[in-house]
Amino acid sequence: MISVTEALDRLFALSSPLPAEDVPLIRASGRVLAQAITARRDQPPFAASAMDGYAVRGADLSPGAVFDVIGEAAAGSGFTGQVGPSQAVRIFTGAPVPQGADRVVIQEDVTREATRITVTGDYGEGTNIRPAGGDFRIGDRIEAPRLISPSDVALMAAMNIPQVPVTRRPRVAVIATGDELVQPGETPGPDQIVASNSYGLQALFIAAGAEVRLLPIARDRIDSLETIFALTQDGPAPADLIVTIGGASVGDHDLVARAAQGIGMEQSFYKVAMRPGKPLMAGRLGDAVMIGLPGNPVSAMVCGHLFVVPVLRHMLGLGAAPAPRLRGVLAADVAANGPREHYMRAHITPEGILADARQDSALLSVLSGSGALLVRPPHAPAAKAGDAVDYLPL
Ligand SMILES: Nc1nc2c(c(=O)[nH]1)N[C@H]1C(S)=C(S)[C@@H](COP(=O)(O)OP(=O)(O)OC[C@H]3O[C@@H](n4cnc5c(N)ncnc54)[C@H](O)[C@@H]3O)O[C@H]1N2
Ligand code: MOO
Repeated sequence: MISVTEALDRLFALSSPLPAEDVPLIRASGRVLAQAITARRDQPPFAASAMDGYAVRGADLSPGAVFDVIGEAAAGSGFTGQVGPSQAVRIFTGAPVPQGADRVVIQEDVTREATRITVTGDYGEGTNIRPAGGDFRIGDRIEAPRLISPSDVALMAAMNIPQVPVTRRPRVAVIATGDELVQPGETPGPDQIVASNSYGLQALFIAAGAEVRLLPIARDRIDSLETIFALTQDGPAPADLIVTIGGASVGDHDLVARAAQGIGMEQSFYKVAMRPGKPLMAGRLGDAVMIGLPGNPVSAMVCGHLFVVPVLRHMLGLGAAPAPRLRGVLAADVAANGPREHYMRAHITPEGILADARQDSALLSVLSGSGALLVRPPHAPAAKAGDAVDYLPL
């Protein structure tokens, strides 16, 4: 059995960043920027008023000073003349500051009669002017790689970037396996259950930026598995990553590795020193990476967080890094750990991280109620409330 770190390294060696494609700006949020973007303009492109008021020469400004209002500057239509001594231009937020003016007095600090204003308020020190290029200048860059946020989209729009180069989404084929499974909504037979982790994993992978195809359930027969595997390489968009669920252990009906090897899968590893998730398997099948997850629902989801999501991030160009861990303190004592790294379903409480009393890898209700996976290293001695520990937020 290899360690979690070793397994992850081998998965990163099997996978590589996908090519870039251009998408319209309105589709860019949540995608990964593949190449740096450079601003195509200065913002603001001119010195702009930050307030509604009057543009004047700062040198003329004093309490009680009087100005003649000679014109108006609005956002979208500036004043073309020059502001001279004791002259003011009515100005609105976002309008270009006219030539000659270097201050804007807000309208609350003046009184106006016809075309005259008198400074009556405490107009302060600020110019109320945003300098040209104060936000960004032509050539300023948004560096790649970067997960594009809604704020980034606003910035790109202001930079006048209508098309954005992003990494292609990884195409993931998810295959649930087992004679006992039916799809949600169907009526299970007496010995059957409803497929669950395939749906949880699909949601997890979509949230990580993948395009996911949930394939039909493969039955516990070599020919059924082969038929479903063939679908992953179908059509113009073959899968970059094939994720199977179940059939990974040592039972008579655990046929996934055998079926995959029969159609050319080159195995990289099988079995990882972790709990849950020991019978994890990975390899290459044609151009695709294949990850065989254990069937126990919690094991499959934990391996999805620990292995599949980092592989997806690697494919997206976000680097080869494990799922981020945080440091916390134990809310209650925990027992010594065995030889496998244990990812305990746990709760984040005001007192610290609290391992759930029930750690069976079949219990989705416990996983769903957990906010974290408490990480217990191999052979960790018993630990006390208040001890520092690593955990993965879920
Ligand atoms: N003799 C041994 N038995 C087992 C070992 C072992 O080392 N020696 N390992 C155990 C561990 S650990 C795990 S994890 C499981 C993994 O088994 P498989 O990957 O072969 O999974 P299955 O047998 O197909 O299923 C296990 C369990 O999960 C249910 N399942 C499967 N797929 C789904 C799905 N898509 N949605 C919901 N539930 C699913 C399945 O019905 C079984 O109950 O092996 C242990 N055994
Ligand atoms: O590794 Mo199994 O995943 O412990 O339940």
